[in-house]
Amino acid sequence: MTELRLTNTMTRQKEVFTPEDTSNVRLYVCGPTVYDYAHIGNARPAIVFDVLFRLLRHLYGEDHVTYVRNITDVDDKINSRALRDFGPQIEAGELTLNEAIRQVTETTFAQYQKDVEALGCLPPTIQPRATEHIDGMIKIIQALLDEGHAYVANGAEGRETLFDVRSMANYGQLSRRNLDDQKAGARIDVEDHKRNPGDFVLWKESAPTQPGWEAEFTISEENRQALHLNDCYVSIHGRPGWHIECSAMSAAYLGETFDIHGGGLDLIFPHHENEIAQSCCAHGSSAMANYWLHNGFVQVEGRKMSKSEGNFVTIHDLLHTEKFGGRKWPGEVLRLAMLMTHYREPIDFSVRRLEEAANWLERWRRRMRQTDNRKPNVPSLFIHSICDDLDLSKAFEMIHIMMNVGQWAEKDEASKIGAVGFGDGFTFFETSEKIAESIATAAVCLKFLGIDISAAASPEESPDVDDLAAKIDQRLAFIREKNWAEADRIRDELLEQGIQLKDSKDSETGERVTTWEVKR
Ligand SMILES: Nc1ncnc2c1ncn2[C@@H]1O[C@H](COP(=O)(O)OP(=O)(O)OP(=O)(O)O)[C@@H](O)[C@H]1O
Ligand SMILES: [Zn+2]
Repeated sequence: MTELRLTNTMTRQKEVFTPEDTSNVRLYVCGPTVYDYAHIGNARPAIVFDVLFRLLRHLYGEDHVTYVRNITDVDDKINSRALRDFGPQIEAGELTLNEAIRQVTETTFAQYQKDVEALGCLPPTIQPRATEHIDGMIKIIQALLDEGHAYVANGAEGRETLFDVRSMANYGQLSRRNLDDQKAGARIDVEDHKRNPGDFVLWKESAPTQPGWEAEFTISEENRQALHLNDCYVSIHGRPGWHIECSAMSAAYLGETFDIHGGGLDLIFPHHENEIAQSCCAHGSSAMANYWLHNGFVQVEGRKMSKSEGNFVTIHDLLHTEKFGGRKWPGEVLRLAMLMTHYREPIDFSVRRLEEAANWLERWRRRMRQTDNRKPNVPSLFIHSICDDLDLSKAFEMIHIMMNVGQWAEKDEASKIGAVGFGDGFTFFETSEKIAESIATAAVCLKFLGIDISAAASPEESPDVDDLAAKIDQRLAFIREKNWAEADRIRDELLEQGIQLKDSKDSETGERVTTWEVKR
C-alpha cells in the first residue's frame, strides 16, 4: 500500500502514518460551536479533513475508517444568542431557556449540515452533541480529581472545577509553551482563585439563567479543608468547559488513544493542549492521539477571518447571495478554491481566487463533452502524490495535463503531437479514444477530491441569458447578410461552451427562430 505521510504538530515533522488498527482507523476533528452561520474560515477544516477522510477510506477501505466531528451545543455564546433571540418569549414564560437554546443549536446545526454538504463534504461517521455526553465529562473530571489533577475552587461566578496544570509534568508539549511563558500573559487579578494562572475550567456553576446539569464530585481532603467544607462531596449544578467536551466525545467513540486529531491552527493552544492534558491524565495514557493535524487560516488582508474580527463571509452568503463579488458561488467553486492551496498554508481569500476556481471548473466541464460515461480507476500515481501530506499541487498538475492533452490533440490534428508523457504512470496519445480516456481519468481524480464535474453544474452556473440573446441576434444578423462563416463561428463558439443552438421557422411569420439548450 502507498505510504501516507502526515505533518504531526506534536513532533513538527512529517511522519509515516501507521494506524493503531488498520481495520478501524480513527479520526477526530473539532466541529462547530452552533450559534451562528459558519464562515468560510470554518469551512476550511471541514473540507481539508474531508479530503483526508476520503483518502483514508481509499487506503483502508470505506468501512474501516471512523470519522467523528463533534457539535459543541453547550457554550456561553449559545446562551447569549438564545437570550438575545428569544428573550421576550422566555420572559413571558412561553419558552424555557433550554428550549430556546435547543432552537438556536438545532437551526444552526441544520444550516451547518446544508453548508458543508454543498461544499461536497461527506457526512462524518458520527456527529455527537456535547449535551449528550455530560455523564462522560463528569466521569473524566472525577478521575482527574481522584488523581490529583483537578480541584474545586470558588470563582467569581460560583464554584468551579479546575485542571491543575502544574500537576502534569509535560503540560504544554503540543504548543511547546512552558508554564512560565503562560504566567506572564495571564490576567491574575480576576483569576486569583486558581492555583496557577494557566489552570482551566472543567466544570462551572450555572446561574438560573444558564443551562446546567447536576454533578456530584468527590474532592481531596486538602481541597475540602481549603473550601472549609464538612465533607468531601461537592455538588455543582453547572455546565462543562469547552475542552472537556472533546475529551469525553473522542473517548466515547474512538477510545482513550486514537489515530488522528485535527482542527484549525488556532486550536493548538489552548484547546488541544488542554484536551491532551485532560485525556492523558484521566486515562493514564501517554497520548490522546498519535498524529495532530492543523489547517492554516483563511485570511482577509493578512488577518485570520473570524467572527470576533468582523471580517468574515458566511458560507451561506457565498452560496446563496450576491454579497461577495456580486454573484453567487457554487459550493464546488469554494471547495476547489480552498484545495488549490496546501492545507497547512494560509489562504488569502478573494474574488479573484474564486473566479480562478470557477474558470477551471467551467473549462473542465467543457472538456467532459469529449468523453463518454466510462469510469476508469483513480491512477495510483495520483493517490501516491496526495499521500505526501495531502499535497494536492501535483494532483492538480496531473488533472490539468490529463484535461489538456485532448485539447491540443484536437486543435493540431493528432499527427502533429505524438505522445505526451507525464510521470511514469501516464502516457497519452492522440487518438480520440485516448483523449476520452484521459479526460475521464481526470474527472475520476476530481471526484476523488469531492468535485463531481460529470454532474450538471448548479443553476448558478447556467449561461448568462442576456449575453446569449445578444449572440443569437448577432448570428441571425450574419445569416441575413449571408455571412455564413461568422454565423458558424458564433454557433461553434457557443457549442464549445456547451450551448447548442436550434433553428426553426416561426409557423406564422415564417421567419427563422433560434432557440438554445445546454448540452451536457
Ligand atoms: N479563519 C480560519 N481559517 C481556518 N480555520 C478556521 C478559521 N476560523 C476558524 N477556523 C476553524 O474552524 C473550526 C471551528 O471554529 P470555532 O467554532 O472555534 O469558532 P471560530 O469561527 O474560530 O470563532 P472566531 O471566528 O470568533 O474566531 C475550528 O477548527 C477552527 O480552527
Ligand atoms: Zn476539540
